[in-house]
Amino acid sequence: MAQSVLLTGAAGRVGQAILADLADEYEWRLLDRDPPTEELPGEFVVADITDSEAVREAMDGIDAVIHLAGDPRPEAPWDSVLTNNIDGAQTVYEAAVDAGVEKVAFASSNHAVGAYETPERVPDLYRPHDQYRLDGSELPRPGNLYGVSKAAGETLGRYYHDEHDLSVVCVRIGNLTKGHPPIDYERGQAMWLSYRDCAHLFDRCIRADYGYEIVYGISDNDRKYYSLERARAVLGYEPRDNSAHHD
Ligand SMILES: NC(=O)C1=CN([C@@H]2O[C@H](COP(=O)(O)OP(=O)(O)OC[C@H]3O[C@@H](n4cnc5c(N)ncnc54)[C@H](O)[C@@H]3O)[C@@H](O)[C@H]2O)C=CC1
Ligand SMILES: O=C1O[C@H](COP(=O)(O)O)[C@@H](O)[C@H](O)[C@H]1O
Repeated sequence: MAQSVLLTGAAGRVGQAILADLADEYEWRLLDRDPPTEELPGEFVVADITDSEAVREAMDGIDAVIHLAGDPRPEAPWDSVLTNNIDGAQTVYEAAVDAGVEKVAFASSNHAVGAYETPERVPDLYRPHDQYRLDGSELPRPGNLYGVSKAAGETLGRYYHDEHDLSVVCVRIGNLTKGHPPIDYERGQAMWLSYRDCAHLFDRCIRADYGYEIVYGISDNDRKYYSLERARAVLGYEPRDNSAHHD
């Protein structure tokens, strides 16, 4: 029988990339505070992730959660990331534990480590010859409050794994862009995540076995400065795209 998966933030871009390829793979329960504008697979719950009662109800019978809902803006103000990203993530992890959910994949971000991109390192960092790599074992180093909120979501995941045995994978997503890598944007090309690699990566997050992990969510770009080794080894991630293969 197919696993039951709760997808928060289902109406957004990452949610759409996941559902485009995985609609038939799982029993989906989709949650977003905005109702869908098109037909989506599965049951749709209109709720805010900070509403603990609603989130608790949405967890009923769920095997795994992909938690995407939140404010995705790198320039988002503190009150928004505190509510939507930090409080929201805590509400989701807590409800997952209470409902006996096995695993949570958390949408973290490149901005949790954005301050490693120092003036001495860029722009060479974004170019194929540069050998510098972040591999997920480094400390968070956010360059904005949005990044701080993502680092907090990762730490909450660590807590819920250590104290409650929840399996948690934090995916530091790069730059999801549909169809082609960002144009005239070296940073975006270094961390491009294609739609099909995004779907495949979250599919692996649902199927693989792990305890607590931090991985990078990018395609296999020649320009990359994020290692894909952990995602390959632990999740079995096999990206098919590379921003260098586009003009
Ligand atoms: N798109 C990208 O390249 C990247 C995205 N991410 C993360 O992935 C996640 C999804 O991002 P996108 O799909 O790009 O954003 P999006 O804005 O397209 O989708 C986010 C969805 O979450 C919903 N949402 C926001 N706050 C909510 C709340 N309090 N309760 C219920 N629903 C809420 C919104 O209505 C929206 O449909 C975010 O957590 C973002 O930080 C991380 C790195 C890169
Ligand atoms: O976390 C995110 O990162 C991507 C890439 O960041 P950018 O500052 O290079 O644009 C961003 O596009 C996305 O909206 C955000 O959620």
